[in-house]
Amino acid sequence: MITMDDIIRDEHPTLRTVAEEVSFPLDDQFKNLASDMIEFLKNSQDEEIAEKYDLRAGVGIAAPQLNISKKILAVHIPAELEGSEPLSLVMINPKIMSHSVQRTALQDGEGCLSVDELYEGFVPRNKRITVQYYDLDGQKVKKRFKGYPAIVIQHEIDHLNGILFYDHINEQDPFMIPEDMDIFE
Ligand SMILES: Cc1nc(NNC(=O)[C@H](CC2CCCC2)CN(O)CO)c(F)c(N2CCN3CCOC[C@@H]3C2)n1
Ligand code: NI
Repeated sequence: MITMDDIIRDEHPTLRTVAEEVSFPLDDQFKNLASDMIEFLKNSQDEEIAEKYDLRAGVGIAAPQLNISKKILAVHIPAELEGSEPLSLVMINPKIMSHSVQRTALQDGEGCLSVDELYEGFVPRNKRITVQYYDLDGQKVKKRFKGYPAIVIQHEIDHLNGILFYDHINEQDPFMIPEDMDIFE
């Protein structure tokens, strides 16, 4: 199982590297990695397991955080958060094809399992995104996301491009709210 010891931290060069596309047919090592990533997120959200293995809670994780520089990410958002149904998926070679002009930011800012320091401030994200990606069977998927899931997915896709959340925080005024941005409560 994945634990915090497997997660590399800021300053590790892999976190600032553009990850490689994955080729199909997907070999077993990546299928196993994908299920390990989802399992980690579920474990991290289970109070007992998280306590037992000292896991920081997460709703998303990207392969580069495990020092695997490949374009693979996993998201596992429980129902109560995402608003309606839970969202649990693995994206391979994801690409944001289009996005809204309107932006949004989480009211409490963002954190990252690979960043131990706290960086306060709003992280502007596109409010709506259309993502093209491949699923574990190699099927091409094109899906629209908005609000909370869209924020999580953008945080993870950033990791595949060597970008960390605090790169987006306005240094002059971390809590500034540009005209085209609202706050996601
Ligand atoms: C918002 C939030 N971020 C948590 N952690 N950070 C992460 O997930 C990082 C990725 C998120 C940071 C902002 C957007 C994406 C991990 N990242 O570094 C991966 O690249 C949480 F844990 C969390 N929740 C709410 C849901 N709750 C359900 C019950 O269990 C506890 C859980 C706590 N919400
Ligand atoms: Ni992160």
